[in-house]
Amino acid sequence: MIVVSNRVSVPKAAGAAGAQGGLAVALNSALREHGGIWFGWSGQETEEFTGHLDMQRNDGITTATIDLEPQDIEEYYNGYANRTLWPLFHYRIDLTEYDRNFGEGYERVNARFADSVLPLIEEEDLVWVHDYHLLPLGSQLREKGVKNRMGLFLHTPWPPTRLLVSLPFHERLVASMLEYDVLGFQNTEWLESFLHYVQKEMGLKVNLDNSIEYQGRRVIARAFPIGIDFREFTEAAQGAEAREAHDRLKSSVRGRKILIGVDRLDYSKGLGERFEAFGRFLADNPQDAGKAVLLQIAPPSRGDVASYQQIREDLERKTGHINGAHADVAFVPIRYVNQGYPRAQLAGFYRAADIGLVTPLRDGMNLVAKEYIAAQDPENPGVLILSQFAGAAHQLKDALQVNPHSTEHVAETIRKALDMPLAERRDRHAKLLASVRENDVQRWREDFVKALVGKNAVRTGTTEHNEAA
Ligand SMILES: O=P(O)(O)OC[C@H]1O[C@H](O[C@H]2O[C@H](CO)[C@@H](O)[C@H](O)[C@H]2O)[C@H](O)[C@@H](O)[C@@H]1O
Ligand SMILES: O=c1ccn([C@@H]2O[C@H](COP(=O)(O)OP(=O)(O)O)[C@@H](O)[C@H]2O)c(=O)[nH]1
Repeated sequence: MIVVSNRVSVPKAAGAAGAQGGLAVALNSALREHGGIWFGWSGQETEEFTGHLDMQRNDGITTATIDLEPQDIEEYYNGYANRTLWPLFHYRIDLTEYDRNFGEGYERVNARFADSVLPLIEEEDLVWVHDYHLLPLGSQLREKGVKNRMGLFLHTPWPPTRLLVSLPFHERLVASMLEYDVLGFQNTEWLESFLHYVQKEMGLKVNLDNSIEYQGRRVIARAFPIGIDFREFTEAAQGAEAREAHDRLKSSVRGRKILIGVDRLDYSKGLGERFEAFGRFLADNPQDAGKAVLLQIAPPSRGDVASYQQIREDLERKTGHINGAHADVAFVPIRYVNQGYPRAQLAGFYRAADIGLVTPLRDGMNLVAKEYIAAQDPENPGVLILSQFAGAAHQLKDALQVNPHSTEHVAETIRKALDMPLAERRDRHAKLLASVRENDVQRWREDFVKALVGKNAVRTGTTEHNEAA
């Protein structure tokens, strides 16, 4: 199998620094199980693009990476991927920038990816492409004569048609996606939006099994909800590193209740709204002032993009404001940490926390929600507060689901979670844990690969059944 994603996170480096971003985490474990080559950008720049492939083998995974020119990074990664598609796909047309150079850079880098990965593809190989950075890669490979089965999995939401049509050349972009054999989405909501677009804007026929008739071929479109590596994560959660992290956090709060958030510093994650809701909770519950701490871990992300610099400034201001209003000489209510942690340590922090606060405004899945559940002590579990707009909300129905835009609703739900009786916490957690365990990353990979090899053997009910469960 040839896996292609924008960035390749070489396992050793990722382990040391804490792989941030669910895609890297998921692909590391999927490749470790299935084998194959992971191709993409090294994350490094080069003065002039040479197409040189740096092949490495680490921790059972073979990676092949290329370096990109500064102009490529600016126009393709910072530009079209993260200033055009990312905000648009997260329903933020107010932040979406349309610039002809971005579009050209995006096409150019996709062509560079196609040229560079081409020699690695052998007959019978499956090609599995990931995410919004590489939507036209499949069609570029087809133009170069690649006949292999190729699939695309989109880790982000897919926007409603009414938003997507604001993108110049939207039809060309979607038509290029139809060169893949399989198109995977995180849930039925994004899948339905995609099918709506191809029917209404392109006049294509969609069959009862959701396959799309396109130029004499059938393109499979389906929901494949991504999961965590449950076994690996729960093992890490029981290890010494997790225990130390747990004890360190617990002893530092001196008996106070802990709320935890873990997110890349991204406007889609709803951090500002979350801080305001916690501030509202403190203001509405003066008897609890000084008794609850919000630990927000927020490693910086995409720092060259202005909207990400802006969110960082906003959060610093909000934290200062809320802490100024509710701190005393020996205590601050929000611990806002701009650094990443290895997942073994995160597991210990999650387990120490009474509440997992996962309140994105829009999120493809959100693996942190699943990790929080997996890390809990089943005898005395914490409570997950989950945004109804995270992809994970389609599966994690027993979380306390909230509208992250409503400060009052989130503040009241924090109160409810803190007051929840042990029996109800256990009951909700047991159901959530079953869903997280069953719908793990292995199942996601197996289901996608089965659809890709064309055996039509995706396990019965994978999506709707699990969403109902
Ligand atoms: O590579 P970066 O620009 O630093 O961004 C990190 C990743 O962010 C996004 O992750 C998404 O994938 C997760 C796993 O499927 C999903 O749970 C989450 O909701 C998504 O936001 C992005 O889509 C990836 O391409 C980036 O690698
Ligand atoms: O300090 C950190 C922060 C996050 N993560 C990991 O990054 C992933 C984030 O994935 P998610 O799907 O929640 O969001 P994304 O960042 O992909 O949008 C999760 O596996 C986290 O455990 C990490 O390893 N260290």
